Amino acid sequence: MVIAKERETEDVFEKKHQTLVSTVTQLAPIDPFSFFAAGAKHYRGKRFYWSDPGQEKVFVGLGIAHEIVAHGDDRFAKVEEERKKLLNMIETETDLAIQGTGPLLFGGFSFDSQAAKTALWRSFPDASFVVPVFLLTVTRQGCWLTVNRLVQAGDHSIQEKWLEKERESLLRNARAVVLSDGSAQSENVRYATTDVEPEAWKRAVAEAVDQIRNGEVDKVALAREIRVHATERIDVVRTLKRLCKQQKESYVFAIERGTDCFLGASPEQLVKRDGNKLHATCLASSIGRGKTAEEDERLGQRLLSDEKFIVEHQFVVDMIKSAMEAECEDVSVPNEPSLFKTAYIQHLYTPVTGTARRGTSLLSMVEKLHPTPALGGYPQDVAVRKIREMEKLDRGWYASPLGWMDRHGNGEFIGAIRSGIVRGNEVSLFVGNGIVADSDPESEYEETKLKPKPMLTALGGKRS
Ligand SMILES: C=C(O[C@@H]1C=C(C(=O)O)C=C[C@H]1O)C(=O)O
Repeated sequence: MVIAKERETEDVFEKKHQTLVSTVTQLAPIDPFSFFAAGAKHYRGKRFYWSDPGQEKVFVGLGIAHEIVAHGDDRFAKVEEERKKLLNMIETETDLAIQGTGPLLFGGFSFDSQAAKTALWRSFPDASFVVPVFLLTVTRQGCWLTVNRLVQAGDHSIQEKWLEKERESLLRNARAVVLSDGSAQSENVRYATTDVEPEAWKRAVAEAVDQIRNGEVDKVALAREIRVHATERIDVVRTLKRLCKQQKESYVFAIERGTDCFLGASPEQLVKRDGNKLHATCLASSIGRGKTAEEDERLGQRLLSDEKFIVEHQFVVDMIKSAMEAECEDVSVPNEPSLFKTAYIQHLYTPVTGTARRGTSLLSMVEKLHPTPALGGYPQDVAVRKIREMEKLDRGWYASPLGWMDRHGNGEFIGAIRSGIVRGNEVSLFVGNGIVADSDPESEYEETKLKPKPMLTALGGKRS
């Protein structure tokens, strides 16, 4: 049978009487968006999408074979503990060299487990990771489908038969789905956007500036919400498709929980682990793109030379560098930032690399780095407390670590910015800015207006 021929590996995890069996098969190329769409029938609320810049790795997950949920301040440690338990249950393993296949965990954390929670984020706990039932992995090398199943001792055959049928039907449906390129659709959709309490946000910025000048804190990133109301249900697949097309330098993601979907296109890598190599990114200070090449160049030069922008960026570099030095050998950081240009915004950018010491895991690095001064502030603990006090907002998973981990400890996390939570016809978008001693509330407000552009453009339709 074709499937038997395609089958390349079978990993088995034993859990008491349960076993997590993970089967990886290579497929003819398949469109990830069509696969995501084909999953709507049986897996709505349990789907995810991830692609990195340049589409080096694209993942689509459907269903939940295994879930790790954690609450409270020690959520990072709890997830790591559960992840290790899962790994220890490996009974047999035929190693497959393709990274990003097999029993991958995908999920994320909330920004601050101690912050007051609202109904907006009710479906997103402080930490949630899943091993999907079906994982589509698309890389430059090809296309793979992993099927993960938790089996009770003795009931292999029934589940396997069902899964085989389900797998065939998903692939058939995915190949039959013809999605438009997303550019011409939904032109009839109209949407209204509301800035939620902009004056209160500017007052919070002024208050933060006072506290910074008093020496209570050095930098605080303050966020605000923009509410979008559309005349019809937000089409997640088309929005994702457009984000990928329009935000090529960003990580595009969507994660469904219940009836809600958190999605966005974030340029902000938090940390990536590949073997024992760690890569982190400092991205902070923002300015728009020019309409002409000359204007774009002028704006970029201003970003590179303005004292406020440099100071704001340097907090991020200093913190990430020292966090990496605490866990890695051979930490390397360029002396000066360069420009990172996305479709509507340019940022100051400094990459940091290092070699992980023994005992340093991807999650221990995520915990150490989150939140960086780009998304939280400096010093870390004081800034998080200030955000809790000053922001009239439930950040939920906005600006939080979101990403994937494989069974070898490789993986990648981003800071989930340029994002929003979709609930039917409504989207709550979040935008933030780093506030320093020289910040001016009005210009910070103007700067934040650049940040919802990727999401608003991807939603399509017309603003009313
Ligand atoms: C907080 C956001 O962006 C962050 C803040 C930036 C800034 O203050 O200039 C720039 C990039 C991001 O690190 C956001 O987009 O919501």
